[in-house]
Amino acid sequence: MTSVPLPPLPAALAQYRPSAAATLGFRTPSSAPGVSASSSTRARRFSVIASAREMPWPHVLTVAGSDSSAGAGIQADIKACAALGAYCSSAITAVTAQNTVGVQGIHAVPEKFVGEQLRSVLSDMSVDVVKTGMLPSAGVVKVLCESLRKFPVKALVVDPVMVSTSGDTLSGPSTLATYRDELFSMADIVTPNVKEASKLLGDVSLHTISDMRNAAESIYKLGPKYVLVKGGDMPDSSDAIDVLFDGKEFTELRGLRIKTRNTHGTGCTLASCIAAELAKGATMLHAVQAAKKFVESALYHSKDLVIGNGPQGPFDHLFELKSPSYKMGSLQKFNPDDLFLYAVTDSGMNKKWGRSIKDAVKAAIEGGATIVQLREKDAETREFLEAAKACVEICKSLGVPLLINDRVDVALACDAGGVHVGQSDIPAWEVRGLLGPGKIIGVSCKTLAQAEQAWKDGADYIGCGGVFPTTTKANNPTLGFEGLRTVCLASKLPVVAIGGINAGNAGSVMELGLPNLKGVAVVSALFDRERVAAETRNLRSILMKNAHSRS
Ligand SMILES: Cc1ncc(COP(=O)(O)OP(=O)(O)O)c(N)n1
Ligand SMILES: Cc1nc(C(=O)O)sc1CCOP(=O)(O)O
Ligand SMILES: [Mg+2]
Repeated sequence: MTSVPLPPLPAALAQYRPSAAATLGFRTPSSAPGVSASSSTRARRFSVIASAREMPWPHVLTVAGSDSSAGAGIQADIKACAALGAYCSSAITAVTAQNTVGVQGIHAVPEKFVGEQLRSVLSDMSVDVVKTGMLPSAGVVKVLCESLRKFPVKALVVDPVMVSTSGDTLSGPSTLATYRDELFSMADIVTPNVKEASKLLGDVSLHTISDMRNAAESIYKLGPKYVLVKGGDMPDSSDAIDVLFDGKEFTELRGLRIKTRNTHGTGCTLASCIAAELAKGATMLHAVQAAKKFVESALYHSKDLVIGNGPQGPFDHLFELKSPSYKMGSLQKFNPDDLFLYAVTDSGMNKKWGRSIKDAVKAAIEGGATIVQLREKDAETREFLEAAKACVEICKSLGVPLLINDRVDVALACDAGGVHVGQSDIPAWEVRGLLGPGKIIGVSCKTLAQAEQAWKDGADYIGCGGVFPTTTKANNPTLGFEGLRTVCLASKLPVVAIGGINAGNAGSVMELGLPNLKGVAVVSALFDRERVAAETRNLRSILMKNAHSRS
């Protein structure tokens, strides 16, 4: 592996990082398909086709109904895929007249013409994933199955839409039977909500997580590789728990239950996001997790929007276009590269050297810290909050995220960028519930199981240590390089190493070149020193010399 130091860019400059555009699936103008399609020369045409091959665009084909209110159906699918950087073509199975009150009419597209649309797209464009929504007749399901046999794709996502969220029936019993008999065995994932799961299984009643598990197992027997039973409609819980089953293991995925009337189209959107992530190359678990996060964030950002007079409104799939971070040029609330040089404060040390928390933070950022955590174990709450507010101002103006250690209340009160919690603090999923989807959450993890749980709980990164012995945190077990390696290899989240790291050993940590390891978090080597800015600068240059090329 080549050793190329890549200094992390401030968030505001992320728009200039070429990989950011690629991550988002955007094309540069010169490689966009059809840019020179009007050229009459064959050579020019070939160059266009060649460049399209070099830079494929993740492609989802949605086979679904049109929703005139544009909250669900193909309109939702196209918006969701676009938001996640995938191209979305469509084969329309029905045209519905609907609004925020309900469905007023359905006009099915002739089965033969659904087949024609499928042939047009599948014979020409390289489709990665097909996603299904409303399939209004058994005939349409059969046409789809035939098309997929003729034009195989990488994955099939089946959202078994049967009843609209307003309660209107969208496909009848004979369609259900064809789903079960023909389509499910071709599907990579089937995503029923509890009502649909119940219908698919002959109106069994589903009230508990254990019922959802049983339903997932029964639907799995009908042939799909994965089943996701969505628990959003289950009563009596502040969390929306979905159950994913792969034939062997059940994974419970917890999400926030956002209070809003704008939930029309959540099922279509979730399935489209799964399809988009699969088209981009994600594993199924990652795709489902990313899809849940997207829907949760979209609902959260749209909770107070008003469109229409009925009980159920649409939400904004393109909410990120409105966010301040987008306007600043970065679409991400959290850039894992920010973990490169993580400065963690300590009031005892700063007092010892006669400086305020605010001055310590300023100096660390001046020296090149890329993220800051206020870890003030002994501070009085009021004093801590005042200092935190001042640090938030400084960090916001300099484009560096500021996290608060342990104290969710302080983070909320000062509008910090996020919170870091450990295994004995408030669980990450509860922190997510309190902070909402837009904040950064870090979790300390020493084992594979803890790292897996942090990911399931919706954390953004993990802190792993102690890499070396430390006197800053009492009774902290030392994991060494092997412990760090084990966690990094298994982690689905970016990792920052912590514990006893200083200018003398930081290079050896970065040199390990471990997957997911994005940087080091340091307390005493920065703050138990006289010149914080100089120490930070020195550490940063050591890290940069030893950093492996990072993806
Ligand atoms: C980046 C980072 N990693 C780990 C920790 C430790 O958190 P925790 O285990 O909760 O211990 P305390 O810091 O609260 O003593 C951290 N703070 N930051
Ligand atoms: C706060 C903290 N957490 C650790 C963990 O292993 O999770 S080690 C640690 C203290 C790190 O301080 P220093 O850089 O001075 O060693
Ligand atoms: Mg803690």
